Amino acid sequence: MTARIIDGNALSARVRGEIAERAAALTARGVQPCLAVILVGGDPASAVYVRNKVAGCEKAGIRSLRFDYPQDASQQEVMARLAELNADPSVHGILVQLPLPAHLDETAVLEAIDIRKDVDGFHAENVGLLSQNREGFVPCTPNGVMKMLETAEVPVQGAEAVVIGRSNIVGKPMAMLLTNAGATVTVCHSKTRDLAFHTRRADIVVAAIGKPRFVTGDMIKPGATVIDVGINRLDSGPDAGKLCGDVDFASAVEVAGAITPVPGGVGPMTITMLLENTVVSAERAARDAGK
Ligand SMILES: Nc1nc(=O)c2c([nH]1)NC[C@@H]1CN(c3ccc(C(=O)N[C@@H](CCC(=O)O)C(=O)O)cc3)C=[N+]21
Repeated sequence: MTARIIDGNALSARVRGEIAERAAALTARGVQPCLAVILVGGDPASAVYVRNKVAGCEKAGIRSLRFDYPQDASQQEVMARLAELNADPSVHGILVQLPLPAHLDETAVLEAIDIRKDVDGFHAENVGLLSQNREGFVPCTPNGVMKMLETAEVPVQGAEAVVIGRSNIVGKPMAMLLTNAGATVTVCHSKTRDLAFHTRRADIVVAAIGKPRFVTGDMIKPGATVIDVGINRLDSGPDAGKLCGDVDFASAVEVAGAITPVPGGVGPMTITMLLENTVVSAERAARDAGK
């Protein structure tokens, strides 16, 4: 038996169609959704992601603004831009591409974004709203994972879920969303003593570690759902240059009941949820303006 593949590209295409319709309806009411993206420095991977985000906007009828700063940009420059974008009513979403160069204060930058435009959901206030299961913005990657579980009809309520990774952008909000949806959640990380003990009990495993092919088939309970959040570029071995996840797909696919591939899994859904959050923000702005 091999696992069912949860196709992130196919699901993205469908959801992006719905997003485009909502964007068109808003534009017809005089409120075209608009996302501003700030990129500091010339990291090639970041440049690719930003290009994909801007292209995704274009296709969905969302206006995008791109601000590129050199590697040595100052904190003040970035903060001044954020103040301007916060004050601009035609801008509904603001995204600062991470990671930022080390000399910039990332927390201060993220906290400077108006929470109503924080489509990444990284502002501490949105994190707090999520932890209380209240309306705000949910970080795109874990939000996309929930959408994949939902459309794949994976039962979450009452399920044993194991999240591997405790980052602010994936692991922690993922654990929060699964908890809010009624799963029994265990968060594992680099200090966990016996990772396989935990993963072998799980009905749902979410791998967000950042280590290529780290989770192997022998760590998975037969029939479990495996969600691979990792994006790693292999730099040696027979697959050098290829993209792979945190899950060893070849062995896991033989044991799991359902699994997401890399590429073509969680990655495209991350961008889809960014577009959705931008449209949601514009819908809220239109409502508040009485349009
Ligand atoms: N403020 C901020 N928000 C983010 O959401 C954010 C960020 N910073 N920094 C970097 C990470 C990474 N990220 C990805 C988005 C899409 C794919 C994606 O579409 N991947 C394709 C493959 C792309 C390729 O070929 O390289 C796939 O998995 O099929 C991957 C990674 C968003 N991030």
